[in-house]
Amino acid sequence: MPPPDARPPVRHPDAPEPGTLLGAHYDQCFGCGHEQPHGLRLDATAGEGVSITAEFTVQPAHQGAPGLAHGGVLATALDETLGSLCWLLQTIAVTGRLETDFVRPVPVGTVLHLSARCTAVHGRKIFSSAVGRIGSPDGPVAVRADALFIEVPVAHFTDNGRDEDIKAVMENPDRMKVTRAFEVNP
Ligand SMILES: CCCCCCCCCC(=O)SCCNC(=O)CCNC(=O)[C@H](O)C(C)(C)COP(=O)(O)OP(=O)(O)OC[C@H]1O[C@@H](n2cnc3c(N)ncnc32)[C@H](O)[C@@H]1OP(=O)(O)O
Repeated sequence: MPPPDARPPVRHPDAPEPGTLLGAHYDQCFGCGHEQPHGLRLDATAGEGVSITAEFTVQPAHQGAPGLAHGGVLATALDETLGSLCWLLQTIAVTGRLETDFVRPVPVGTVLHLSARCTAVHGRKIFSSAVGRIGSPDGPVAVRADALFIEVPVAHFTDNGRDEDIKAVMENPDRMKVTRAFEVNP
């Protein structure tokens, strides 16, 4: 829960307009990357205020039980949608805590409609919530999450990421869209 002196989130003046399809923040991302063959290829769209909507279709590669999505994959979808709020805050942050409720089983072939909103900011801490619905934006709730993201410097990635992947992005910054969008030098 945000502390009492947390402030409401503020949409950054340079945030993408509501309705903008955000695209992958990194082409190898398991959540959104289009070069990641078994990933979720989640498509997120900027909403009003500090909110996001997103969709992904559960593929056979995402199964846990026969014909049903793996819970970790669903948590990834929530994590990725919540992380996409960074586009609207124009902040680089990572997931510190992700609390997930699995409400309904999600069959393979389902289009999961996700929505996320930032609820509060306190220093480096970003509080947010998300929900995933089956079949349509008004469909039955399948998953919910509350999250705490922590703002980090670019060094979080350059100091900790595997060298060959960091090098590949430095050689071609277009592989990582946020390096252009936020004008940071990887
Ligand atoms: C536009 C871009 C789109 C991006 C989409 C990406 C979606 C996917 C996002 C991810 O999955 S990111 C990958 C998964 N996450 C990680 O790998 C993070 C691993 N953890 C860390 O690197 C560090 O633990 C972390 C950076 C989160 C925090 O370490 P720090 O040393 O920077 O901070 P510190 O430990 O001093 O904590 C700062 C504050 O946050 C609080 N905090 C940190 N982790 C917490 C936690 N887990 N639960 C509750 N509070 C936490 C901590 O108590 C403290 O509160 P106070 O300021 O009030 O003292």
